[in-house]
Amino acid sequence: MSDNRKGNTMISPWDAYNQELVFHVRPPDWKNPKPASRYNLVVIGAGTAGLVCAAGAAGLGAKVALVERHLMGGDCLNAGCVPSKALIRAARAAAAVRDAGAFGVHVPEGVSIDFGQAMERMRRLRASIAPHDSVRRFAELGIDVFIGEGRFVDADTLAVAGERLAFRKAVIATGARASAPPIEGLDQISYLTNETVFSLTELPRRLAVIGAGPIGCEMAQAFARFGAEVFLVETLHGILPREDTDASGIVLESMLKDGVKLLCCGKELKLAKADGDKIRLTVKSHGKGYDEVVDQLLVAVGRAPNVENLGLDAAGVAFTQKGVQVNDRLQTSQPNIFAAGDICSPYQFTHAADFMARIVIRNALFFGRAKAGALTIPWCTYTEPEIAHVGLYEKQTREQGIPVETFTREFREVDRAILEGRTNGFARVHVRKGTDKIIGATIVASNAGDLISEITLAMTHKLGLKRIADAIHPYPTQAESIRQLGDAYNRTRLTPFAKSLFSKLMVWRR
Ligand SMILES: Cc1cc2nc3c(=O)[nH]c(=O)nc-3n(C[C@H](O)[C@H](O)[C@H](O)COP(=O)(O)OP(=O)(O)OC[C@H]3O[C@@H](n4cnc5c(N)ncnc54)[C@H](O)[C@@H]3O)c2cc1C
Ligand SMILES: NC(=O)c1ccc[n+]([C@@H]2O[C@H](COP(=O)([O-])OP(=O)(O)OC[C@H]3O[C@@H](n4cnc5c(N)ncnc54)[C@H](O)[C@@H]3O)[C@@H](O)[C@H]2O)c1
Repeated sequence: MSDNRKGNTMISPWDAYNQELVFHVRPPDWKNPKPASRYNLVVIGAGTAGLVCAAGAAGLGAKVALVERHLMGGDCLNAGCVPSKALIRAARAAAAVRDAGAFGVHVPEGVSIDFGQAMERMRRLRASIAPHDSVRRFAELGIDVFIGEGRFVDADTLAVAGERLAFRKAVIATGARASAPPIEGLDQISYLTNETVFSLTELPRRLAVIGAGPIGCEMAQAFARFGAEVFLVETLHGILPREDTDASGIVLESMLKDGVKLLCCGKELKLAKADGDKIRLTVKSHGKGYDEVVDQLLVAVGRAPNVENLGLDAAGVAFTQKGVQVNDRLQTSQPNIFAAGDICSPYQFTHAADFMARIVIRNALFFGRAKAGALTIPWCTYTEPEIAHVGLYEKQTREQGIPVETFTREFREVDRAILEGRTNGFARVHVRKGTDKIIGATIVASNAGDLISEITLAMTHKLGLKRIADAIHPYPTQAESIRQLGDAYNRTRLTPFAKSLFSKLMVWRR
């Protein structure tokens, strides 16, 4: 881990909750087992991809070794999904109190937000989830757990902590870390990444966030809701550049309301040390120059794959700066070595790592022919409102020459959303023109991450919009919007000829 970052490590502060976390994911008294003569599967990296591979393979009777150099659970548990979502929940509570007046709930003056307590809650919850990914749990599953850095000696052997593990098959699941962009002055200052931001115990009064992707947006909004003055710097226009622009526009509006100052189309970004351990940030955004001194800076401009010191050359595994190269069966250039998760995928999500791992188990241990390309992978950014997406964006359908028809249901037309005061959002589905086959969907709603699963299920099992229209959804729910998209599709099937025929039939039957 680089020293050039504020805070110590992701396991600071050393309080009872972080001690409990470490007790589970890197027990200080752990003794590596004596290696078996040969393993069916050696797994390098105990993040989501590695844990799922190891547990799945061991459950099927394979002799498995799992090698982790830092903390079991990887990014998701320790420095990703889990701590970020705990923090976002606390920030939502703060915003709910702020907005309570709109519901006739008058909160007395003098309400304060205890950031330290919100972080402590996060550490407590993270520690409570940790047993699931713990060294002991995996050892009890019959897996040989090795704490240490794994390095290939050749295509059949991995070295770890002074031992050699001989294997028939191996899977590289070493994940990714925050990348450090070539920003002038970045190497001169201390800055936060996802590995250190969750170690904060005091709210920075002024925070700069570089990068308006999922990490930048989720954290910028949460910290603004806690009361920090947040500057969000982005090279491109707007936020979440991959998303449907109508969708990201709604989230941006909400973030601006929370007080986030967006400096997009950022140019000539420079960083320097300022007095009192602070950071000076200068940038041009939309032609205007900004010169701000901030207490902390969070860098969130994408991920760099953990390919270093792995002995990939010795094993004959091809890789680039984007990660380990795999075919659709997740096999590397060395046929008995596979890869799964962030190390080899553009879909850097926990659930994607999980399902890639399942593919590896089938293909590595059972001569399976499962393909990663066949997965339908949804994703969600947990801002308020959330943006969830599955399948193709409209822009991609144009690029690929797929003719589509788009149906959108605005939440201002959905009773439950009106009653909840959550009308800023929509559910949008693209179907292949002339059919009800769903090609892609975007949902913007407070609970979009939950709502998208209905569309994912439909796409996975090839159920069209017409079938969704046939399913009764409880009233009043926001999920009704998805059924209403089905109704909208059905209305397009009623041609003027069919309509006039029905009218005549009705007149005759009166
Ligand atoms: C702030 C943040 C928030 C996120 N939020 C979400 C979210 O809400 N939902 C979502 O789906 N995804 C989210 N993600 C992404 C998600 O965390 C990753 O996609 C997921 O953790 C990838 O799992 P993995 O197993 O591929 O890699 P990792 O979790 O990175 O695990 C890799 C493991 O390999 C170990 N390792 C590396 N090299 C070696 C070696 N040589 N020897 C031994 N061990 C090694 C590492 O120490 C690490 O434990 C978030 C990420 C971040 C940073
Ligand atoms: N809710 C979720 O599922 C979730 C949450 C957080 C992270 N993640 C995963 O982690 C990955 C990494 O997230 P991320 O937000 O770090 O990366 P990202 O690549 O998704 O976004 C980075 C952003 O930084 C901008 N950028 C790049 N260089 C810049 C520079 N020099 N100055 C200013 N802006 C710059 C890019 O234009 C982009 O908008 C995501 O792609 C996602 O797969 C998922």
